[in-house]
Amino acid sequence: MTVGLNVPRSVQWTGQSIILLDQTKLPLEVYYKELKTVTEVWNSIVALEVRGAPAIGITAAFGLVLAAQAAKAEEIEEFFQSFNTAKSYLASSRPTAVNLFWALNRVTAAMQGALSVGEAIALAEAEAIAIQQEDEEVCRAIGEHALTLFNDGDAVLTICNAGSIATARYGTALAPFYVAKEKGLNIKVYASETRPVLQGARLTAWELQQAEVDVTLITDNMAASTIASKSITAIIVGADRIVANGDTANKVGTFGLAILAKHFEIPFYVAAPLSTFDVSLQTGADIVIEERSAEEVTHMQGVRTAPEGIAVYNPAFDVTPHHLITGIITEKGIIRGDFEVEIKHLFL
Ligand SMILES: CSC[C@H]1O[C@H](OP(=O)(O)O)[C@H](O)[C@@H]1O
Repeated sequence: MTVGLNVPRSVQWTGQSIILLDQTKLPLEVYYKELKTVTEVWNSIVALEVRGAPAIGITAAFGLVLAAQAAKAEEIEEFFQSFNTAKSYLASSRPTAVNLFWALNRVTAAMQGALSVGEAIALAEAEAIAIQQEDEEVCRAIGEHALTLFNDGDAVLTICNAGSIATARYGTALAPFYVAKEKGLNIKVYASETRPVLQGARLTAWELQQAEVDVTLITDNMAASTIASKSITAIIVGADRIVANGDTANKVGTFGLAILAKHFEIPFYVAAPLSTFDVSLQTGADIVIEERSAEEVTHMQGVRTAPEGIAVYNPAFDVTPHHLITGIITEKGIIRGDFEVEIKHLFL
């Protein structure tokens, strides 16, 4: 049985709309909403109704198809003017996950050379569908490669949600746990709750529980004592953007876990598809880190937990320097050592 498949897809294309699993409602409600316009797609990405680098890219790709279908232009030039406006709008939703831009550019590239509006729309839709289908295969491959790093009975710590609902299926950091379950192996997962949006508590805990994977929830400040007291053997995380030297942007809190891994002398792995690499940037200092609203920090489920008017710093991501990363697991295998050389070879 392919474990994890009982976890619902977060994004489904109907041919004229997107059926989205609204991740802000989880774990209390499995609620789907239908997106029919580019504006609705933009709002869902910004509001984290869909989140997770690959899932954002897939959703944005179908958002472009909605834009193409709505363009209603007779002339191809007028069509692409309208289309490119929609592409720029979708690109403005969130700045850090490179998958968003990779998917928008890939759909656009697929349409080049279209001789009619109808042909352009068909090419856009075919490419968006291909992106989603490929991502599922890619994540499965990441899971297979990642599983070679773990043994039955290991205890592994992760942060945020780099799971099935953050991708087309399986996830990246969580993929090895699904594959392990399929193979009858039991890896004990410790999921860090991941303040302030609680992707770990709300999404990873829920996802792995649905798949009957052994998962224990901890708060973020328990990481160090959990590694020490629960004999954590490794840490595995997802990524939003990996640059040419291997520096990696991921959910805020990841950098701290990498430092803990160094202290405890346990491996720290990043799991990500090639679509999460951005070799146009040389180091992590070049990555734009999204800063989100103060309310995400000062409120919990709408209830204020901090004083009115308090200053808030709310970066959604941080950057882990490559020297703290043991290996990067992609669909092509595991890269280690001189990441700059290894990454260059990945994109030759
Ligand atoms: C495979 S998901 C990758 C990545 O995206 C998440 O961020 P967000 O929940 O803000 O979209 C998190 O950093 C995951 O590790």
